[in-house]
Amino acid sequence: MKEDLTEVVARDLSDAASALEALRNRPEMLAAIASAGRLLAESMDKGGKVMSCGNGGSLCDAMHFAEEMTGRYRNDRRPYAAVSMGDASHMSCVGNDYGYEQVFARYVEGLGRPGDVLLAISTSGTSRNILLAAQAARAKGMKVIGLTGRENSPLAQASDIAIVTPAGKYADRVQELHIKVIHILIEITERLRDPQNYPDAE
Ligand SMILES: O=C(CO)[C@@H](O)[C@H](O)[C@H](O)[C@H](O)COP(=O)(O)O
Ligand SMILES: [Zn+2]
Repeated sequence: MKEDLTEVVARDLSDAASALEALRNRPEMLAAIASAGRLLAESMDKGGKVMSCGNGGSLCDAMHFAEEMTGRYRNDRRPYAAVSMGDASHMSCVGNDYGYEQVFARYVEGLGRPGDVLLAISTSGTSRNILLAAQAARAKGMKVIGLTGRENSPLAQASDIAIVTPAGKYADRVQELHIKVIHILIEITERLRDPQNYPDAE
């Protein structure tokens, strides 16, 4: 008997909706996301920048985040200072010569300045290159926003602000919540820095 694929689709959408609702019902996480957005806006107001990193799908999320900061999100506005650490030539040089663990830490050591922010994304919260980037950022006097799917993971513990989305069995569900969080972070940054784009706000 053939599987009803529309059932597969419906089940997955329901599961995703439940995960979003679970995040919505965690007041401490809503507060953490709001604080992280405020940190980003305040850093940029003072001339700081945000650097973002992740592996695999989370690197795509880190790039998505940075391009909507430098480029645009919903409406026209000035560009914001953001850079994702996904440059292939840097990754291949540092991966080859210093080891993959160092690819993001070395980027942070080269470009990070006190007052900048690192957005470190890891669904497991255990990827060594992300943890070393967080350490390098703190050593530079940067603040670390950790976006992960595991409470008490090494990344959550190494972050100034830990945003922990509900953990599903697989990384994909965590990543779906992460992209939601990323869009909210950008919206909060815009609301604080360019409120004219949000005429509905008080
Ligand atoms: O996108 C996915 C899974 O949805 C994968 O590419 C995933 O990002 C990779 O396995 C990563 O290496 C996982 O690393 P992390 O999120 O645990 O730090
Ligand atoms: Zn987007």
